[in-house]
Amino acid sequence: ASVEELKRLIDIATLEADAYEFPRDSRIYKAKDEKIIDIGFYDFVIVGGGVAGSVIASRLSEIRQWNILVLEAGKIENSEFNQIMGYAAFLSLSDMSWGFRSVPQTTACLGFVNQSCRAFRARGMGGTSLMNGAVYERGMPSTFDEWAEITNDPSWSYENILPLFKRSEDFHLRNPNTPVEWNYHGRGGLLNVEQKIPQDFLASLFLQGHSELGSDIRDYNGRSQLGASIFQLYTKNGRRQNVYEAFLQPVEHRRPNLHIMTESYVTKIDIQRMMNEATGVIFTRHGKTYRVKTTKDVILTAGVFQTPQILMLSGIGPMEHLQEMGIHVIRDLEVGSQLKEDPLCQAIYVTTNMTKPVETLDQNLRDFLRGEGSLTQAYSTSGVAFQRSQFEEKNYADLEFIAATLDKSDFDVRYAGWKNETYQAAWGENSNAIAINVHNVNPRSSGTVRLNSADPFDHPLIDFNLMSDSEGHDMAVLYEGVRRVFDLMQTPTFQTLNPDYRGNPLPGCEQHEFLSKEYWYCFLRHTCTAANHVRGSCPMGKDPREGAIVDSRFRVFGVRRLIVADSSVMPTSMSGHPTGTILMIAEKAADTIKSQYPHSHTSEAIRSDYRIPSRVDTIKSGYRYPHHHHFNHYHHNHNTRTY
Ligand SMILES: Cc1cc2nc3c(=O)[nH]c(=O)nc-3n(C[C@H](O)[C@H](O)[C@H](O)COP(=O)(O)OP(=O)(O)OC[C@H]3O[C@@H](n4cnc5c(N)ncnc54)[C@H](O)[C@@H]3O)c2cc1C
Repeated sequence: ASVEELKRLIDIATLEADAYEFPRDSRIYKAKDEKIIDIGFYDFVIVGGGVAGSVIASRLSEIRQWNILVLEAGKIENSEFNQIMGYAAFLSLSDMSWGFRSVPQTTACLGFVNQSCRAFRARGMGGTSLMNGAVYERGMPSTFDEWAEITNDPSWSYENILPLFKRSEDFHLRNPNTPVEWNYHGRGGLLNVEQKIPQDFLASLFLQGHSELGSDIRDYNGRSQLGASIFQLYTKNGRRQNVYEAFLQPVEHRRPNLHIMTESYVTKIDIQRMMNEATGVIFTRHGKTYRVKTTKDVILTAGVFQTPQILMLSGIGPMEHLQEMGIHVIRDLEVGSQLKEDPLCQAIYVTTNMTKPVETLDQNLRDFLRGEGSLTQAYSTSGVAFQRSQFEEKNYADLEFIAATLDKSDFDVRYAGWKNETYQAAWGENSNAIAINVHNVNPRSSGTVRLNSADPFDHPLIDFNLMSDSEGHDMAVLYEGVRRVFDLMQTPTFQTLNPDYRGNPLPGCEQHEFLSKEYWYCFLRHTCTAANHVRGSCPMGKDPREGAIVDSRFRVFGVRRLIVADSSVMPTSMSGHPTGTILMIAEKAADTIKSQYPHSHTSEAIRSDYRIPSRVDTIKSGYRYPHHHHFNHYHHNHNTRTY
């Protein structure tokens, strides 16, 4: 596109974001007709075409004998606007966004409207990679050795999963000033990983300041995460590359065994009670209700909130809660009981004498078209540092710091859901400011996902319960993080900027001496919100009596032919941004499934029972399955038999 065309797209998206109203439920998917239409069998049905769902669909459909159906509630999104990382935040306030918010909180998000934290998730093929920050990070290697212990399955050790990380990756060193540990990176994988160029001024300062504090400058995806770095991003030539584009789009037209059905909302898993076996799913699409059956597995990849929601709607969840909702209990499992999220404080602004380069939108867009510049990274972020607080007993990072150049903006207030008075006070008299975000990436607190009712079109109830652990550990870590921001400001490098904190006392914290420890504790409870790194709602483990929902091979305890393989299964934090790890989880799930079913196996049931779920006129003789279609591309076509 031209600069002018991009400017037009930006105008439209800005207007849309301004007018965005958070949906209260998912009733847009409710069917007028509840009579169930059977559409026959697939080998595998994948529920949710997000990050994990796209990878699993890509890998399983490599086996031509298997036919795969992906049911995705959203659409195929292909606006060029979505590729401009600098506008990522606007996508959270668009039709692509599920619009979830937490229930009112008592320990965090106090400075946000209704004391509610945003719980952004995207719908559409590619899932939340359609709108996220595209930071590529894998976490601390020792995390995965711990996962091997938790699951009693050595195949999860770092040594064993490193090849899976590498398999997905096509790493390109764009910024030669940054260290790379090549042994840890993959080349030729489906996902492009790169760095923003050119390195901006703040990132250089940030790295310099951290090295003055004794930090290593390193490749955080190498042998250790601890140290300062610049972000690795899964963009391609500076543009967003969502996981559907990376993993499925290049292959789908060659795979008649793969069907992607968009605008399809799964409401329930069919479970055969005598056998305790998942046999298919129920979904709605364009006002009608359908059933599809599986000859092998139902694979849930509907994300950290909706995977547990679907399980609970199907009778798999905490018994008391399901009974309260009037749902027949099939398996009493602690689904949704260990929701993990990282608290993130973005409100520490520091005034500097830094001369920010004068940038015009036209110039930025011309740079973007060349694959460079400030619009190629989300949220105006620069450097990143992972550190270990004094409270971290193992060798994990529990603090992440991110530098950002920010201006005060009405959009930020709407995006994050700030109470205006909190936002104004946090900015105070700061000007020409930078922000150093403090992020606790290994918190002890956990929250819950529960049903609001037995109605599948209600939003789930999300309670992050951030910074609520009884020992006050998470608060202590965050407070140490605040102190370290001020230590960074004391380094010779940052002193050249003449940094000065000019925030005003926050409403609700005036009773504490300004900038005392008690004040900062209050400040953190008001300004920390959810980092969008949610995980662990259906954790993997050895024993369901200890809260595990799936075993190390992704199978739900006590229900046959049912798999969960997305961010929900992460049993602990991996210290940071989760997508890299979710891609690995999905690669491992596909490998595990492939090892469980002989590849040459074809089910007779498919041949006899399989009904054509698409346009009849596209079937040519000799095709066992209809040619691949995106169902949303042709549902307007009336003279053919569609459903
Ligand atoms: C604003 C934001 C910024 C982020 N930035 C980063 C970052 O920079 N780096 C990083 O690593 N992570 C980031 N994340 C987190 C990351 O995007 C998610 O952790 C990741 O996408 C989760 O993958 P998933 O496969 O579990 O779920 P998703 O990618 O969310 O996919 C779930 C899919 O299931 C579909 N679905 C849900 N319910 C149903 C249903 N009932 N029927 C049919 N389909 C359904 C959804 O529409 C969606 O497409 C960010 C998240 C947000 C919100």
